[in-house]
Amino acid sequence: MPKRKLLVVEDDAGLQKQLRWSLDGYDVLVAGDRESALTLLRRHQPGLVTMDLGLPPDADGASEGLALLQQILAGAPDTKVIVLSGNRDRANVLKAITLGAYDFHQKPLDADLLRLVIERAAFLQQVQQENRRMLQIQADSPLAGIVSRDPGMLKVCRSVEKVAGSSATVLLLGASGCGKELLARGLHQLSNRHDKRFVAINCAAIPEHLLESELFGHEKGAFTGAVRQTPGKIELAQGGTFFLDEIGDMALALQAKLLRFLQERVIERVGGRSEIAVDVRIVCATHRHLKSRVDEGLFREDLFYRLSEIVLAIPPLRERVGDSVLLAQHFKHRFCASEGRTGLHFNAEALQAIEAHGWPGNVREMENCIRRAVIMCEGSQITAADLGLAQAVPAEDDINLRTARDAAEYRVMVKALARSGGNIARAAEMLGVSRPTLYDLMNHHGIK
Ligand SMILES: Nc1ncnc2c1ncn2[C@@H]1O[C@H](COP(=O)(O)OP(=O)(O)OP(=O)(O)O)[C@@H](O)[C@H]1O
Repeated sequence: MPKRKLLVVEDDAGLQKQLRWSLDGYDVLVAGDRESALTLLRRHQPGLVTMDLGLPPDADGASEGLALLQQILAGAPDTKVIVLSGNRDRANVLKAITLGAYDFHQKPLDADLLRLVIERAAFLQQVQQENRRMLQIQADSPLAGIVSRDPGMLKVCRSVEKVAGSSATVLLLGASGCGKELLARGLHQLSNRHDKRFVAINCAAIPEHLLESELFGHEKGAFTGAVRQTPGKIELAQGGTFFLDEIGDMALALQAKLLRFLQERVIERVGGRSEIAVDVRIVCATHRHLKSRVDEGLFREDLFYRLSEIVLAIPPLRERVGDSVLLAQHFKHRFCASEGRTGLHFNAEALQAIEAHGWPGNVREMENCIRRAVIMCEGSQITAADLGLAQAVPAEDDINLRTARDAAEYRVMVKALARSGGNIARAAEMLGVSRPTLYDLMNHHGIK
């Protein structure tokens, strides 16, 4: 293993020799003044420095040493600087420590003690460097935007990393707002198609009669209003990734056409006669239980198997251990920055409420809830009331959390539906969930 580099900044030739000799376990570089020290630092980037504060031209003062210390730490904040001081230097040593020096050692040198101090510093520097490297790798990863420490969710991320390089069709299963599109985008970024387009379409958001031409495009005059030839979304994703969200909601007739595309990899625009070859990676998602849709005759079995080459099930937020508070803090930082608010934090009861809440609208509900609270809250504390969440402690007679959550969920849903006059879209918006989620919740609670 190569020796670790250590820079000795010392103008006394005798001490230079002594330090070289006692620190022979290190690759020692020696500088006699600030300029030559900076040159060696730039060239060798040593993680460890021992330094005399009295350097020429101010050998009797500390101005050169302190200035060098600041320059070292500004360029490489993890560098561990150990100040070698005389016993009259106390004030300057304190100043150096305040400026960020790691430690000090009093002359005359005690070689064993100094080696011990340097060893400790070397260990700390190595750990810090390793952490920084890990964070950098994480920040550079296309999945960096996914905040989670839940083992189930992390497993899904690892699977995305594994399958990204293949051309297999991927089906993402998970409730509304749990991050399906975010993962699909991450998968695209990790694939070798990342320099081509990622095109997404939500099958539930587009009326059935328009979806076909959205997907496959149309020729001029194909139907009333088709005034010009328009390529479809699949074609626009040529070479890239095509993300079909809420595939479970696609009508049967269109499912047949999609299956044909998956088998033959050619499309025909509506009203067109020629076949166009398209090379895209397909990623699909749904919040529905697709197998039950197959059993009910609402989803083609052959398409189901075709899409299920790789299936990744994303856990809902309520099942992710520790993630709700982690995400809440993440969104608070983000929205504080974008809204120009500083010093805002959750109080204890808000954090308890965040943990206890069921988050039926998953991460999207959380994101909306925190944005609202950051904008609306007065003072420096975000309370449970700012979040619009009930206090976490359930009543004595209602100690079961699931029952309490169900009851709270039912109450706010009824309230939102009442306030919106039965308008589902408005009620869903108030609740911070998508329409399909609200429909699912209404079914769950038997609300018609
Ligand atoms: N783990 C996460 N970390 C950070 N942000 C997240 C995470 N999961 C989701 N988000 C954010 O939450 C919002 C909803 O995520 P996304 O649109 O990917 O969910 P979805 O499952 O595709 O929803 P839907 O089924 O309703 O389309 C997005 O703004 C996304 O960036």
